[in-house]
Amino acid sequence: MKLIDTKLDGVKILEPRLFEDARGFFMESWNAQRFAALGIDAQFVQDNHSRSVGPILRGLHYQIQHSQGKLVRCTLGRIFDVAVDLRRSSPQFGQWMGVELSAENHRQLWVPEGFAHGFLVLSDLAEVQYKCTDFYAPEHDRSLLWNDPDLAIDWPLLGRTPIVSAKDAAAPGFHQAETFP
Ligand SMILES: Cc1cn([C@H]2C[C@H](O)[C@@H](COP(=O)(O)OP(=O)(O)O[C@H]3O[C@H](C)C(=O)[C@H](O)[C@H]3O)O2)c(=O)[nH]c1=O
Repeated sequence: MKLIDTKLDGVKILEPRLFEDARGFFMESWNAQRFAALGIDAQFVQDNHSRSVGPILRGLHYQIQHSQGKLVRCTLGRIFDVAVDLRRSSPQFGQWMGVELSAENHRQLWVPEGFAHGFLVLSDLAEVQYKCTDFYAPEHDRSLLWNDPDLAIDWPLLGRTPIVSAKDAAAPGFHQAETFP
């Protein structure tokens, strides 16, 4: 398992060890001991799986209470996965990072509590699985506008207009959104 730092403190890219043979491959997608040894001491309580068809953009989402740490991977297709630091106490408050996760690169993104998360599908079809450190709490679910000019996230749109949910299209911008202490 290789750990790659990102420009956001705490947000990590993980490259699991792949065991390839004539049958295909095997990899451990999560191992508490190995991840703890890498400094990721997360207790996951919920596993999510979403499938997206077309240039879908899901997010940016977070829970203002019961904030969820997320370990994200793409098991079909390709996505551009994004995290935004929403912790007012952080020197990187309001900063974002993005990385391509795909079924080909097997990369994972660890997004700690206190961050908004979202992704843009880069392939015709994508399936994303992610473990969460707290349960879904709809009353605490919050959105952040994916194309807020103050965030200025450089989504690889390649001229396409992403398809977003009505909830995401109506999300508040960074300066209107609820944030963490
Ligand atoms: C997140 C979630 C949703 N739902 C139900 C609620 C809705 O009826 C339906 C679709 O929910 P939503 O439109 O919020 O799904 P996404 O747009 O994929 O939301 C996710 O998008 C970004 C990428 C995230 O990081 C979050 O985990 C999550 O908010 O699933 C549940 O039952 N449990 C859940 O944990």
